[in-house]
Amino acid sequence: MLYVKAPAKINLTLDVLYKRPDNYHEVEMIMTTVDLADRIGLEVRKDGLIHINSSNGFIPSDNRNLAYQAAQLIKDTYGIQEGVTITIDKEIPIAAGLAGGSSDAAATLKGLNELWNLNLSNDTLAELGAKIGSDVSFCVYGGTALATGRGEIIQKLPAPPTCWVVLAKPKIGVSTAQVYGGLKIEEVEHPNTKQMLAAIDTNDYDLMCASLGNVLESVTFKLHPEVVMIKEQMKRFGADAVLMSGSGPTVFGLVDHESRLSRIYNGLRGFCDEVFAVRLLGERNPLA
Ligand SMILES: C[C@@](CO)(OP(=O)(O)O)[C@H](O)COP(=O)(O)OP(=O)(O)OC[C@H]1O[C@@H](n2ccc(N)nc2=O)[C@H](O)[C@@H]1O
Ligand SMILES: Nc1ncnc2c1ncn2[C@@H]1O[C@H](COP(=O)(O)OP(=O)(O)O)[C@@H](O)[C@H]1O
Repeated sequence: MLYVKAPAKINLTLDVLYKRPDNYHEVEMIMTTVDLADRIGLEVRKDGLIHINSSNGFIPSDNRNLAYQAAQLIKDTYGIQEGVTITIDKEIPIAAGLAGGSSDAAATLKGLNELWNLNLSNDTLAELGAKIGSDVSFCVYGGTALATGRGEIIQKLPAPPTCWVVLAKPKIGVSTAQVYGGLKIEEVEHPNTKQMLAAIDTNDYDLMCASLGNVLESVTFKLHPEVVMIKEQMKRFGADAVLMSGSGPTVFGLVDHESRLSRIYNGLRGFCDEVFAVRLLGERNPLA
């Protein structure tokens, strides 16, 4: 069995520029992976079938599963006769704005590339991934990146300033399509993407905190007012800056000192079942 780690992402910025004729939205977002991950196990099977194995009853086990779609795409594109059993140990909350399904798909692409000796580059895997979903390309590379287009055009960035991240997911799932559909672009306050790029470039934690922004908050806050409450609580418990990730409903808070982490973590546990204290992946100044 080959195991591949499938980490969650958060959006440090998420801007929508306009709605495209193909009904997707042209975005500009800065994403980074965090140390909260699903584990994907891959085992070749001779009968040619794709089989999903997961103890989590809330994800589909048929071709609606994004990891299934990734395996099918590799098989079809490269004429692979063998099948695969995909075991998904789910840690990332589902329909949370953390790209759990997309990351499972990306990990499946990377793992099958190895198992079937295809020698495909990350660029090729990312191109394949874009056929499955807009966030899959980013998940193939991981780390930190500026994503444009519908999210599939990836420019790698240096790691952001080192910090801790508290993730809190209220007990609701959010439909990404519904949130994009409810967006009124002319009414939103756009994040300052250039300023976030400068914060990352100069390793400026305070500037990073000041530059967080997500236009989709306006939509999800109206649909689910409890997300606003979680954001306020996180701030009150001592986070330096807070933002909703992706289409939500997960809210994340940043702190640069571990000493303040437990107060925020424990405080949030009173409001949400799913709370995590994690680090960014690929830090540039690893903490001792
Ligand atoms: C909002 C974001 C931010 O990172 O993440 P999540 O909240 O899902 O994690 C992404 O843009 C989500 O990407 P992903 O979840 O892969 O979306 P897709 O499967 O490609 O699309 C789902 C639906 O969202 C809408 N959509 C998605 C991407 C985009 N740029 N414009 C859109 O309008 C479309 O209605 C599409 O049918
Ligand atoms: N491997 C998977 N893990 C999680 N969800 C999946 C997976 N495959 C398909 N899905 C479906 O994708 C939808 C979005 O899930 P997810 O990727 O967790 O959230 P988000 O798009 O908000 O980051 C869910 O409704 C779920 O049914």
